[in-house]
Amino acid sequence: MTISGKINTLIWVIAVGATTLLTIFIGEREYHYQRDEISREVVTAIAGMPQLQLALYFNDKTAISQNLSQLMTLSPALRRVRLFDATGEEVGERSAPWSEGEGKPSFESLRGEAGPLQTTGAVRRADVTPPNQLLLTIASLGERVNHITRPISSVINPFETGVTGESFGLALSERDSARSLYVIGYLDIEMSSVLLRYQTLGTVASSAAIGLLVILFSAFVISLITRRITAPLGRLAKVADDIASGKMVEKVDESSAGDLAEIARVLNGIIAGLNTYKSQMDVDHQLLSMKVEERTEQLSKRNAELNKAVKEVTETKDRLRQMAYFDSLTALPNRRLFAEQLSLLLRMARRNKQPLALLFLDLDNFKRINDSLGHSAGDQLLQEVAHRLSGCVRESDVVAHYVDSESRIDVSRLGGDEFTVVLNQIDKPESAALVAQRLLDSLTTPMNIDGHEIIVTPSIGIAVAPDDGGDTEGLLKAADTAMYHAKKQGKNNYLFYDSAMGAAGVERLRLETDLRRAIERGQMVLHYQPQVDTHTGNIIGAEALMRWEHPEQGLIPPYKFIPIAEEIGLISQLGNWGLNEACRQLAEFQARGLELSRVSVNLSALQISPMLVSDVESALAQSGLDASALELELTEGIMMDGSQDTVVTLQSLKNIGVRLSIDDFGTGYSSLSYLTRFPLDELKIDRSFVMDIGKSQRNANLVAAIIAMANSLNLELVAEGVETGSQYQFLTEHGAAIIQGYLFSKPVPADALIPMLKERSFDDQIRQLNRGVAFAQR
Ligand SMILES: Nc1nc2c(ncn2[C@@H]2O[C@H](COP(=O)(O)O[C@H]3[C@@H](O)[C@H](n4cnc5c(=O)[nH]c(N)nc54)O[C@@H]3COP(=O)(O)O)[C@@H](O)[C@H]2O)c(=O)[nH]1
Repeated sequence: MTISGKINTLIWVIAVGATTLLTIFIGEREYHYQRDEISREVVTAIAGMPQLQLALYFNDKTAISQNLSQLMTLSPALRRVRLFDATGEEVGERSAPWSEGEGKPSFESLRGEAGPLQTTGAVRRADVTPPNQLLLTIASLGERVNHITRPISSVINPFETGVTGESFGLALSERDSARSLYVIGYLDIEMSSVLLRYQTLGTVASSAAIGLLVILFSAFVISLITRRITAPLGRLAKVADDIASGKMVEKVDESSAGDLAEIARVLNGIIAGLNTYKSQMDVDHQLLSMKVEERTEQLSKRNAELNKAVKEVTETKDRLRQMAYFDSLTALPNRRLFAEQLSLLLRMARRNKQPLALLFLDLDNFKRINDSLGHSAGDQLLQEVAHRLSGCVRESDVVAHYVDSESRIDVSRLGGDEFTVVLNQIDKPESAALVAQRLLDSLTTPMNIDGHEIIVTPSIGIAVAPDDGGDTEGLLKAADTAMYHAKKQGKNNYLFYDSAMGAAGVERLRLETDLRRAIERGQMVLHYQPQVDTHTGNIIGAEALMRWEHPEQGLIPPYKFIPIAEEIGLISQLGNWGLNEACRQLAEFQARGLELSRVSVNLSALQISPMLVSDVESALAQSGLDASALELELTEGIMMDGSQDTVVTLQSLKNIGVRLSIDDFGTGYSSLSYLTRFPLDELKIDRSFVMDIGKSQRNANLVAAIIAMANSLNLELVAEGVETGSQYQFLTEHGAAIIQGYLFSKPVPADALIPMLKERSFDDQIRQLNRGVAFAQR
């Protein structure tokens, strides 16, 4: 509430209170006035009623009644009038109809001490009698009743006897009759307070109305004044309220007088301070909002990036796990998962003392299908096989195949066409035979691959732990051995492992199988051994020598696998790969500007066929290599064959432009006629002769003769297997200019050859070697 409002309210309360009190006061006064007025009127009326004295003296009831009735008409507030004689005895009464029957107080209570002194004979003198006596009584219904008793004076002593009506009248008419000396009786007037107040209503109402008007007027005037006084204060209070509620407020007028101006100045100071503070706050808030927005944006960006990274990491992890543990083609567990989980299963089997069977399955003739229908068909076939194998292994066969939540290894693919089936916790080994038969039956059902109806037969080896092997490696080897024996026995078969089965033959068989897949698995590599021109110190050529990077056995040398490849009919494929790879590599070296003019590739006798020519042409065409940069090393065996086909083939090769070299010259064959029959370019002295140079003069002479023969036949000569300075000295002294051997370098991978492919890279070494020759000659 505003200050003026508060002041106005206070004034209103005071004014209304004062008016109410005043009205009550006026009402009370009017009430008493009315009562006294009636009393006075009665006194006046009595004074004007000498007949009442007569009636009293003579106790004339009728006259008394008439007089009392007359008195009752004086005021509507009169309830009753009662008349007493001088002794206080009631002699008459008149009542208003509504008060008839009401109780009446005794004369003594009405007059109290003011009553007659005695009841007989004594005269109360009017001039010493208390004039009026007031008594309040409560009538029925709680109404307050005013009793006023008045003595009635008379000129006749009421106790005087013998007074006649005439003498009484005479006394009244005498000159002094107005001086009433004796109290002849008493009159009690009863007045209703309710009616008396009713009579005052008009006066009270009008005074209340006037009071109200005065209040209204005063309130109006006062409110105008207070408003005028408090308006500046109110404005300041509102400003203070606005400040308190944080509103932006204008400066206040300081022109008011006195304290208000001081308050206004203080408020303006506060407003100025607040405005500065608020502006600062606004700027800070804006900056903060911008910062928060920026940070929120950065955070959500970071969050998104983080989520993305987490997702990518999870995906990568899943992918890596999938790649690390599952075969990408069939989605079956791969060798790694198989090995890890089998080792766990074996431990469990040992603990539970229950046998575990491992079925090793290899498809018969898969390579043939792969070669004839292509890799895509081969892949489809493997997928179908995986599907069928998984379908064959029922829950009942593998009681607990979940080693962990997602590694089910009942069927795994170890690689190529090799699969394994683990039968965990079997009741007896024979149960494995039932599953093996089921696998055979399932796989031999024809399958449709690329529109071809194909029947695949597997060979299955079964090994049972712990009897056939207690660990993964042992059990796998046993199952593998059993599988090869099954294959040997005619394929499409299963066999339990038997300790009598020879492991050596199995080893060879395994190598054969692995070799068949070595090319497609990218396990074959070529190493290069430089052939050094001792006149220039340059590498004039390099012999490509094949190596097999076996995943389990490491780097396998050619003497271990070339004969197997020849035996199992794989040499053409292998040789062809070597031919293409050597051409591709040299072409790449030359493209990079490296100093290497030719590469020599070994040919197996079994490669010599009309097909070879087109293979060579194709290798040259694909690599873009010049034919003269390719040298083919032929063994003496090829030359000795002497068939027309071989001659034609070699002639055709020569016609293309490739160089032909006779390798291992002098090893076992006596006929030298082929040297002139074939279009040869080079002759390589076998390293066995070189090694033997220092052993006997005969050997040395033989080497010298071979060199001389090559020179006379105009064949380039390469001495291979040169390991020592003395061998070098002997060879170079006798005219061998091109040296190949550990003395300069062992066969090395292509990357390692590169640093040697620069001009005169062996110059220093040769100079040193030559110095050694000169020193020896001295
Ligand atoms: N049909 C194919 N046959 C090939 C191919 N690659 C190799 N071969 C045949 O394997 C034979 C053995 O080759 P390798 O084990 O690589 O041995 C070669 C050299 O390492 C070795 N040599 C060379 N210098 C020395 C030496 O100073 N000391 C030493 N102890 N050995 C040395 O000689 C082999 C090269 O001989 P050659 O081929 O006669 O030049 C190999 O002889 C081939 O028959 C192939 O791709 N296809």
